[in-house]
Amino acid sequence: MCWLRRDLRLGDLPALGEAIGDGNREVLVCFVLDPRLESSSGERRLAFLYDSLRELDAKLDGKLLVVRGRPDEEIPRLVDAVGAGSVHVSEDFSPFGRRRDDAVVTALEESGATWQPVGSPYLVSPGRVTKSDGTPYKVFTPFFRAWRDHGWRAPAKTEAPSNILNPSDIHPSGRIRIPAAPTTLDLPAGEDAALERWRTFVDDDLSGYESDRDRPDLDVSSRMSAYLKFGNIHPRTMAADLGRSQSAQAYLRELAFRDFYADVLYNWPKSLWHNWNDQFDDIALDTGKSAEKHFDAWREGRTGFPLVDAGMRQLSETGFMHNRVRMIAASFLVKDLHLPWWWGAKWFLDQLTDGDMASNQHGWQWAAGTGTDAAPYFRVFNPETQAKKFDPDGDYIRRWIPEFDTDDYPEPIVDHKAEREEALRRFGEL
Ligand SMILES: Cc1cc2nc3c(=O)[nH]c(=O)nc-3n(C[C@H](O)[C@H](O)[C@H](O)COP(=O)(O)OP(=O)(O)OC[C@H]3O[C@@H](n4cnc5c(N)ncnc54)[C@H](O)[C@@H]3O)c2cc1C
Repeated sequence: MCWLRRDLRLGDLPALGEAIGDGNREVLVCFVLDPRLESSSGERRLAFLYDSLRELDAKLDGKLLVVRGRPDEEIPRLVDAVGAGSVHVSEDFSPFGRRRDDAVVTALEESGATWQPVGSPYLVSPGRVTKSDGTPYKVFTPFFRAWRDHGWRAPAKTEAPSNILNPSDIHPSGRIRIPAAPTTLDLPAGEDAALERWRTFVDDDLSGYESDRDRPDLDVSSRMSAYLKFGNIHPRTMAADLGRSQSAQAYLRELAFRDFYADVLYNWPKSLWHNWNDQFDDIALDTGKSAEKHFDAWREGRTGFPLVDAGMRQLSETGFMHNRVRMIAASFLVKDLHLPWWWGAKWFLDQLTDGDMASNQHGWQWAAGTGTDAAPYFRVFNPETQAKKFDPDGDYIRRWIPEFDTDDYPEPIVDHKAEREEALRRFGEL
């Protein structure tokens, strides 16, 4: 049996390759819709998931078995129903995934089926790269060097198996129809779309990536994040195309950030919703009615700080925000509005199609100054200077704020200079 989770593709999928083996046995390919994840994923992520499943089902000639329930009940039930000897999965290193899989392994004990995890959604699986004394890295740059030295395998050559078990032959399979997407997406989901997007990026924009990646007005970043999040493509497939150019290496460094944050979460699972650096636990934060008013203005893109507002509107209209703008919008929430970073992180997770616990929570902790290797607390982004530098002609701002040059655009809700001083004062109190 091959149980798909964050690996919704057929190519470069070692778990599928091992399930097929020498091709002499039938394979059940299945996905379990877990109500716990359905209720905590934003609409866009659900739409992306359902569309990815629909594409996979079509590629498997309608033989992808989708069931709904708790995996520790559904997987043993399916193992019994088909008499499976082994369950093949890509390993999940997230705190939720590890708890879920531990429960499945326990529930499988009586079935006689073996649990066969192989590979992960990362170039180098969390926990593999450590300092010489075996402890995890807390700083990105040395992690990056050790990560590159560790290396990774070439892409696995896998494709749709010819001997898939047909779910209609399984009684009772518990099969459900893949739900309709609850909303529309600004980019198509699925393995074919991921490969096409990747090829277009490599042909058109990779060479300028190093110089232009911080420019939200130019639209030149790869937009691979949601495909990576759902495993429509493995980063190994991407790394194999990169080559040695400066821009290619700059891109690889970003993929390393993704692995770094997964590694941090693996080693410090509490950092999901708590300050990684607990020295910040006592910093004074605003709460109450006026804090909530500020939070609403931030969410709705009405702060009067154009680059922040443009980013927040891009997010709510499309489910995406450029990386540089994510950093500025996050910094503004924490350092200009003095709000808890987890308020912002939760809103991002609700809206983002690429919303990912490791990258999002640690991206937020970086901006808040509370994470590993974080921006020092006293370094406060100035949204106006940032706009001049990274959106020099104001094209990005005008794209998302049509009323920018009119009286309808709000005045700044705070005085940046004064709030910067206030942030430093609170920091000094620690
Ligand atoms: C506050 C904040 C929240 C974030 N939340 C998420 C999130 O929920 N999901 C997510 O995938 N990324 C998140 N990021 C990282 C980054 O903003 C996005 O990965 C990037 O904007 C996606 O666009 P892209 O694919 O065009 O990026 P590209 O610039 O083309 O980068 C290529 C790939 O590298 C990875 N990557 C790039 N930058 C980072 C980074 N800083 N951290 C981790 N991985 C990175 C992504 O997988 C990305 O697809 C967040 C960053 C910040 C500052």
